[in-house]
Amino acid sequence: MSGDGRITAEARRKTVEALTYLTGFGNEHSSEAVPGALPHGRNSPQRAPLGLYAEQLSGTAFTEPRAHNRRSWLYRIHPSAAHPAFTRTDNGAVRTAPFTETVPDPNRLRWNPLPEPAPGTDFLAGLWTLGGNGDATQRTGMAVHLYHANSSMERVFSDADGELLIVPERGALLLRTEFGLLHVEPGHVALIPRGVRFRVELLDAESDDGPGPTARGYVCENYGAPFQLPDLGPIGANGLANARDFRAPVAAYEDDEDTAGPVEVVNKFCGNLWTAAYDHSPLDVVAWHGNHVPYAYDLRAFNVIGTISYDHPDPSIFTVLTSPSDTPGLAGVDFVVFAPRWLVGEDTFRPPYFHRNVMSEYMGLIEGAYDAKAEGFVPGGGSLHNMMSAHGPDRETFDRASAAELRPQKIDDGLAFMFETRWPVTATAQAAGAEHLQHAYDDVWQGLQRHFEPVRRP
Ligand SMILES: O=C(O)Cc1cc(O)ccc1O
Ligand SMILES: [Fe+2]
Repeated sequence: MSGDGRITAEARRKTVEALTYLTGFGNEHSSEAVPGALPHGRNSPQRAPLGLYAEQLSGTAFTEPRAHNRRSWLYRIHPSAAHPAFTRTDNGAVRTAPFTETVPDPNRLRWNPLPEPAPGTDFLAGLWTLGGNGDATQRTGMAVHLYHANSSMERVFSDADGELLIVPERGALLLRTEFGLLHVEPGHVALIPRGVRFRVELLDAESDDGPGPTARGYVCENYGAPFQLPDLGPIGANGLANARDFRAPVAAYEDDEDTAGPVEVVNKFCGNLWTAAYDHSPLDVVAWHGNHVPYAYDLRAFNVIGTISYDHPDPSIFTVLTSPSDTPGLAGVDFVVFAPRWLVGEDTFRPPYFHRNVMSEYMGLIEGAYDAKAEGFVPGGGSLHNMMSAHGPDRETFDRASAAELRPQKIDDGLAFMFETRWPVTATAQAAGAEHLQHAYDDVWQGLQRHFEPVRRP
């Protein structure tokens, strides 16, 4: 901490080095930053230990089936209820479903990365909505956002509209949440559950002398059922994202003396940002237990399964997390990763096939290149292939892969991902009109030669 109460870059790095985690997915975790802070045997003793306030945070309805039920009990210095009124504040570049600024577009769309943010842009100010579907007030659908930031948040944010899956592409982040701290870097993802307060601090992008390089990434805001691990079916008891590789924070709290002056708390509620000045930090949870918790996952831990005989499997085999909808097998949104893997398929066109899909696909690139696109799909950029829009390998990829000698081949030069959703994604006006929208994307499929010969040559 520096003299004015600001956290120094050095202090932040030391904090990260000392971090420990709980492991597992969907566990009934428990953690206390001060011994004895967690009550035993009950959630609401007449007086909670150490003079703390007990509070339940429900991420699912009280009555949802046990397998889906998400809630946590928090033991905090000040009750969350003790706050002044929220007032509306500028939504910045954040938009929320229903998305009605443009008409849904059947065209294939692709964007370059966001331009550089203005100095002093924190994660929230740099959150820029590309589009989405559903209706946040109905708790259905999802939004695709990008972020770019060159300044750590001093304010605290929470999203009542959905959970936030943060996918860093540039710059490591320290997420200070009500449940404790998570460190993520490009190649990791972090999930902040609905309603959980947090602050995003930048690790690489900041020195004590001022702002440094930009931190960037993608965010899937999921208005629907919380992400869960997909069922494995015939794959068996192990594989894809293994539960033990997920990290949850241990309890860590900010006490009154850690905060100099009022703390701005911004709440996203039914599409608008609301702000209030608290006289204490809402990150004041000394102990907690439950399963509605933030978590992080290193995508490189993903156990990639694919063919060892022939044909290109559907990318559902790469699902990390899925948010089920009311119809079994039909996800509100799937989070899918294209992680390093071997390709060995015999007599097989190995890159992604040409296809039209009832699902809508937003793809982003964390690093390197993607095996369906030779050019133009770049880290920090993204593509949108809406319901039934025809897409697949670009011309160069098609020509190369059709002629390639089919030796075992390791794909390890990139990390791409997909938010795949059952509803079409409608772009925001800012995304449809963005300078960084590529105008000649269709051309990547131009020049695919006719090879048809109705009469087979002898
Ligand atoms: O369009 C894409 O690149 C994503 C994708 C990848 C794949 O391997 C098969 C189908 C698919 O939609
Ligand atoms: Fe696709």
